[in-house]
Amino acid sequence: MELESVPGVGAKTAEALRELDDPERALSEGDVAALSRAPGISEGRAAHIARGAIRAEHDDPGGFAATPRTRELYEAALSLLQERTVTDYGAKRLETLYPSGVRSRIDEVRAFTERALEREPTPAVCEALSGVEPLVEPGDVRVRDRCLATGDAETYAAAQSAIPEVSVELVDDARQLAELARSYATVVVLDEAFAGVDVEGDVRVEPDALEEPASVVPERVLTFFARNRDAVRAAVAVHREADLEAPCDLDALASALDQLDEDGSVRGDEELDRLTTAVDDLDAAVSAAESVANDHLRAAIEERDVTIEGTDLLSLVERGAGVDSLLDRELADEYAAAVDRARDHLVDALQLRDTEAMARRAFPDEPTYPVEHEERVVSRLREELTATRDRRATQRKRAIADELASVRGAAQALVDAALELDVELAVARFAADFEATLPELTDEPGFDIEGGRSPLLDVPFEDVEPVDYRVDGVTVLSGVNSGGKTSTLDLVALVTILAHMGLPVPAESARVGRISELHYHAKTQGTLDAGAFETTLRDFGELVTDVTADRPVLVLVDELESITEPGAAATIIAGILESLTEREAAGVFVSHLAEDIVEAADADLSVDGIQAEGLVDGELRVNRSPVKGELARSTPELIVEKLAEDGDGFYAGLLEKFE
Ligand SMILES: Nc1ncnc2c1ncn2[C@@H]1O[C@H](COP(=O)(O)OP(=O)(O)OP(=O)(O)O)[C@@H](O)[C@H]1O
Repeated sequence: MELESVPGVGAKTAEALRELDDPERALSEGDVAALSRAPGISEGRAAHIARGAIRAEHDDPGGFAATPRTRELYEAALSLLQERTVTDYGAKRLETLYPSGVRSRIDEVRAFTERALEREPTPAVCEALSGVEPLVEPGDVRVRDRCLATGDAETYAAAQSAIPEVSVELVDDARQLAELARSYATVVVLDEAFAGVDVEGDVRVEPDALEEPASVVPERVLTFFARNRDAVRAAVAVHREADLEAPCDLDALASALDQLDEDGSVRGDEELDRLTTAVDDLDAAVSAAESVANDHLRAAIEERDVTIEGTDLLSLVERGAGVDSLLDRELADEYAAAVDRARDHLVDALQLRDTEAMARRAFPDEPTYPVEHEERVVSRLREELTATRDRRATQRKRAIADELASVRGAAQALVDAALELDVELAVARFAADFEATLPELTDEPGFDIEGGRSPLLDVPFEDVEPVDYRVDGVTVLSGVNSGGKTSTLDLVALVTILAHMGLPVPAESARVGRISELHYHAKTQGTLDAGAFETTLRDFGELVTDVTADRPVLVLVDELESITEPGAAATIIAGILESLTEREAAGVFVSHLAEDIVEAADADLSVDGIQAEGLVDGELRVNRSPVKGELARSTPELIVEKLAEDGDGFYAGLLEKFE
């Protein structure tokens, strides 16, 4: 599929879409999630583009929603579905569903709907879905302690585009390489030619590095997963709760994710935690160890009576020897015990292993009081521990990055499937909430709705009375005031729109004749001036003459008489109805002038009626299902009838005039 041939895709959008792995597939499948991964394409825009692509794919000329009222009802239907999604993505994705007159498109969505109707939207799945969102590509990863080096201009350019996270440097010889090794902790050389060159520092010759970017920058995949960790976890939960088939081992993915912190660092590794704590607590542990030794030594000294020969004392004083010598001579064992305690404390507190011997040297054998650590040894210990910690972190990062890099595609598929499930569940919930069923879509004009209940009425859905209504050609719908004529047109329009979207309709059962356009004209408020009236008449003129067998339409019109005076209106409506009948179109014209219209028409017109079954406590009791071929009696007539029943001759006479 040529990208620019899709309606709504210009040169700039096409360029953005080319950044995707397989833009043609994303377009032809209407994959909003994939399309919105293109730079600068929002989900709303992606839905618009997908709609264009779907239309192109199915040769759909569009134009189904031919009037503002039809578009309003499409939007109302869409909102009912969108309210039932959990994710924003799901709501946008639903916008790719639109009413179409092309059977292949309708059938495609019907297949999706059939799948959707088997789904069960349990609270646990919905809860898990609330954490799912499309994965984002962290574009800002920068790694400064590593660089790539090459002597070849082409490799240089390839490296820059393959691994943009690190600097790429041009090197001609070993001297330049050595310079780089002094500036960076690690230099990855891309040219085989440098193999064997002896340079101090962490210099690796890896000619294949560009093929495995994760080995050079494990941060790439780690940041990706860290940034998207919650969404992937939620997608894992969705798969578990909904029992979806997973593209990878969910437990392995979950445990790899558990090892990542939000910032992409490694967690949950005991050895790394031990080393990190040792570095952090080193100073505190050293001074605590000193205190342990000194407390012990002080207590030992306090308990001891030191006896010293006079000559010895003299000799010590003459030599200028301090108390240390006395300590050495008289309290050597106590000192050794105190230092041992300090050493043990340090090793235990920091849980040292490889560096234990070094740590023990932090407290000297030569007696001093107070006992003091050797700063030089502690510094070396710090360096050693820090280096071991960093090595361990890098090693763990690499290992987790390797593990995650291999499931990156699967994670994407996992999230996409979860988001797609949200769309299916919205349809399932819509069907459950409104007791909707998939309609039969035929090539006969008209419709046959049984037990239709409009979710758009101003009464709670459970109070909506079911309506049965069948129309095969063109008919006038009469009815008592507030009997539900407009509501019936709304129901017919909604059912027709949903059926052409490939979705279930709120009815026990329904047959809908496939059409290319739905013309629903709502009631206009007040009489139109001459200009507006002429425009309306022209619209109907065009509509009537454009109807052909290969472009079938359904026309729904609510009280066209409101646009002009009653006499003229009846004549005009009669003329439109006759023309539509001749062209075998289907239509329902709601009117209070049914009798006048029939009279004005040359052909036989059918009239249906929403009948009042009587007055109960001054309130009309209405049969909401139009009765075929019966003109509805008016409300005034019913009231006169009621008064006549009460026995007054005047009303009986009046009633006769109605008949
Ligand atoms: N199927 C139904 N179930 C329950 N209530 C309904 C149903 N249809 C209509 N109603 C109620 O009747 C009210 C009037 O309906 P509607 O406006 O469709 O009547 P109408 O015949 O077009 O009125 P008008 O004579 O003013 O043109 C609605 O607002 C709704 O409250």
